[in-house]
Amino acid sequence: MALIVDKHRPRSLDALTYHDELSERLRSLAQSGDFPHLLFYGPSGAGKKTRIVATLKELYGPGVEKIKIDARVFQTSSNRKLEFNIVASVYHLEITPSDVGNYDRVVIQDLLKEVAQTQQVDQQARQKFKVVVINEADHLTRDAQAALRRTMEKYSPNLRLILVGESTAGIIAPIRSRCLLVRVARPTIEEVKGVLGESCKKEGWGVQEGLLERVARESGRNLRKALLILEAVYAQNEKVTDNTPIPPPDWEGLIEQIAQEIMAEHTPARILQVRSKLYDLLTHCIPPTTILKTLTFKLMPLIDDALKPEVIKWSAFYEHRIKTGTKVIFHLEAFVAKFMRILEMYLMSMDM
Ligand SMILES: Nc1ncnc2c1ncn2[C@@H]1O[C@H](COP(=O)(O)OP(=O)(O)OP(=O)(O)O)[C@@H](O)[C@H]1O
Repeated sequence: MALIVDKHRPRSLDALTYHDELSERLRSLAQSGDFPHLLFYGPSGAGKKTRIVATLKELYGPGVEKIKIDARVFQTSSNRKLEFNIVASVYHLEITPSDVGNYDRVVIQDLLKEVAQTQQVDQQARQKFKVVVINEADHLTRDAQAALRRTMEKYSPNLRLILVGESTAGIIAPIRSRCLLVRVARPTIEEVKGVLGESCKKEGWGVQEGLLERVARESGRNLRKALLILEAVYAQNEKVTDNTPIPPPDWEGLIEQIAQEIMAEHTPARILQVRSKLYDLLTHCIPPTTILKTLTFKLMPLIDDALKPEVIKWSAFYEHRIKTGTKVIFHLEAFVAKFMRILEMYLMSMDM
């Protein structure tokens, strides 16, 4: 089942809501016959990606939406093999070079050269050039940026770049100056509410103004987050009203659950169960110190005041261990075990 963030994503410049002037500007660029390199920047969930795809569609037509994922292997100078995924239609490619960390230069250099040297496969293509979308461009290493700059100087006719990042700060001046800068600001609360309202109508959910207002604010004007929260509200409640509580973002919910489980039972078996959840959080890239702090925070209201200083002391202790050590999961688990022991001792002393 598709989520509404995907299902309701506008697929053309016409369908884009908010930042109308920007949509118009992108349209005239796409129709101008003189399409420049672009640098899209703005916060997460502001709608950069959506606008880029809509612009590509204006350039090439619906064929850009037929994408496949290409697994490629690149070779470093020390003969290391780099596996790398490319998302591509016949007209464009999308890459995230930061996936290969410090080897991003290899990908940039080899791939762009290859693209620049090949003609459009589709003889009927509306544009002679191919577009390469580069995600997280603001995280490219200096080496990769230098390679990118050389490519821009050398191969312009067959290649246009669309760089995407949160800000322009990490991008070297010679690249910035070769791009047209496109700022995609966060939508306003009203604009977020507008998008949420449209989604509600499409799903037949009815529009609860107060709820949409709260979701928009909770999301920090991140549209993706807002749509995910909205969908979670409807998934978790039979009947939704203006006062239905908004669920915490998933990972915090999971930590809340861990806190409850730790309180309910103090056994090695429980530590093991908790461990697998902690592991889950780590594999979802939640920073270990955030996990530890959030867990401590969630445990606080559940314990007696007398225990709090002790728990906080151990939390700080294991936070330090996490920062200096390697086996993160081990230290998180150790904190859980320590907490259980503190609690057990306390409960026993109460019984006496
Ligand atoms: N103009 C718009 N009108 C309605 N919905 C939109 C619009 N732009 C984006 N959205 C919705 O918001 C979601 C997030 O947008 P998008 O993925 O384009 O953000 P982004 O800025 O590229 O985020 P990130 O930098 O985190 O990848 C999309 O899935 C889409 O459903």
